[in-house]
Amino acid sequence: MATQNTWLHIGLGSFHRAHQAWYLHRLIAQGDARWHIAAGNIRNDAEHVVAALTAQKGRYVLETVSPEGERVYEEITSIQKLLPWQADLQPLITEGAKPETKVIAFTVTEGGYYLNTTHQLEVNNADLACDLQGGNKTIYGVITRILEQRMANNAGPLTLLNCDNVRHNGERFHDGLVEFLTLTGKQAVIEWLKANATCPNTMVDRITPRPAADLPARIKEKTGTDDKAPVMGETFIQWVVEDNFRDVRPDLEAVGVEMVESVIPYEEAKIRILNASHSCIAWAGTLMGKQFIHESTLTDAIYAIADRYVTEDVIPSLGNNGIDLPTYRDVVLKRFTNPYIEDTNQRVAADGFSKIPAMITPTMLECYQRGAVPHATAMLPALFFVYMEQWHKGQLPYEYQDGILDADAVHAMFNAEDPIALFASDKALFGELATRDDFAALLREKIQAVYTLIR
Ligand SMILES: NC(=O)c1ccc[n+]([C@@H]2O[C@H](COP(=O)([O-])OP(=O)(O)OC[C@H]3O[C@@H](n4cnc5c(N)ncnc54)[C@H](O)[C@@H]3O)[C@@H](O)[C@H]2O)c1
Ligand SMILES: OC[C@@H](O)C(O)[C@H](O)CO
Repeated sequence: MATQNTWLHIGLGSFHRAHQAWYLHRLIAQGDARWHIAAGNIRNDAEHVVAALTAQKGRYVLETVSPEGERVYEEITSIQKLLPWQADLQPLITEGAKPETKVIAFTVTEGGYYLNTTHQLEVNNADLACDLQGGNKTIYGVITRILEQRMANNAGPLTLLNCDNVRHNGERFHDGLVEFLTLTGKQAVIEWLKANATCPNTMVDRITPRPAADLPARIKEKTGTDDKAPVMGETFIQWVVEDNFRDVRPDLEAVGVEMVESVIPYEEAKIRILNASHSCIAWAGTLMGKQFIHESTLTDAIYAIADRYVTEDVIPSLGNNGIDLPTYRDVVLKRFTNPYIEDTNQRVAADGFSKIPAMITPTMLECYQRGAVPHATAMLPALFFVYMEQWHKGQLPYEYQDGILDADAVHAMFNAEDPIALFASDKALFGELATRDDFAALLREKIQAVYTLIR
């Protein structure tokens, strides 16, 4: 009888179910039943999904669709244990502290790491402040409690695997956790972590929209299954993982995962070319009255902004990193034009306050460092500025979602005499650029260009 190792996943969103759960499902489908997933949430924001999945014994249908409209349906079988949400998160903690749990992975969004531009914890954030006092609202608070329980149970080593779109995601999480443990005086946990856990970096990729309202009906029609919690994503999928697991791991290579020594070239290309362009298109598309990513990308003026940003600023920044970057750019922009996935500008526009410092500011800094002015990249924060101005005026056509939005501060900025000067001097967004004499003028010029674009 094969051993059943547990892969605990925290953050049971659509992406986990279309990506990591798919890979582990493929292993099971190939006859390797050594791993299963147990999954749950830190936030009580998906009660109906957890209830539906529990009733379906963790199974659900994944629909994938290519840019040509070819749809494939697959029942995913890897999530075999649903952990009900409880205010004290005890089900997650108990599962994480079991010796058979060898990997704890998580997708808690970019905003879920509460890091500033110098990668330190935003300790004034209300959720983080709560966890620094012993609460359970963030990944740091929960993992700390799991590790303490593992130490008490003598449960052995494990791998902590960040699967969010965060640059150097394993390192950033590790450093955030160590800072959290230091601030809470948990030196013994820091020592245990050093000896017993690794945090490999990963690059994850599959565009996974929020499931559309008509998805259950289409799945019923095509497969006959009455699924209350289906997901859908694009056909494209990629997962690059640093091969640095602390204990056993699934045979991920057998299902197409790229196990590498360093993910840096892959993640730099993905985060700057895919994610930053995606946000740019979502902010611009919203400002131009579009609902979906594909229609925004197919708007010539928007396509040109994204294409120029990658071509003029990102590709020279990344240099020759072993990836054919012009081809990567073209493939990514083509993926964005897939009309069948109906990905919304609302989903992709989210978390701007985390994405600008992590995904966009580094390119501007590197342009200046090589003596160039980041004209093309500066359009991205300029779009975000005008987008937030519309949010401030209550003119966005949907709710803007951002894990670290400080609503009072944003309203105060737009009520001030010179909002652009305040925006440009925001160190949390722009780091050392915030003190450059010429940076506000650059943003002012690009913000004018955005007003012209959307007039
Ligand atoms: N959807 C995609 O196309 C895609 C692709 C690659 C990577 N990702 C990564 O996965 C993340 C989640 O995407 P999704 O599509 O599953 O979104 P989703 O909205 O379906 O799920 C978000 C999950 O994160 C949890 N969460 C949100 N904020 C949190 C916080 N501050 N602390 C703890 N948990 C929190 C929610 O409870 C939920 O489980 C993205 O933010 C991104 O980093 C998504
Ligand atoms: O840019 C938004 C992301 O969620 C994106 O859909 C994803 O990173 C694609 O892999």
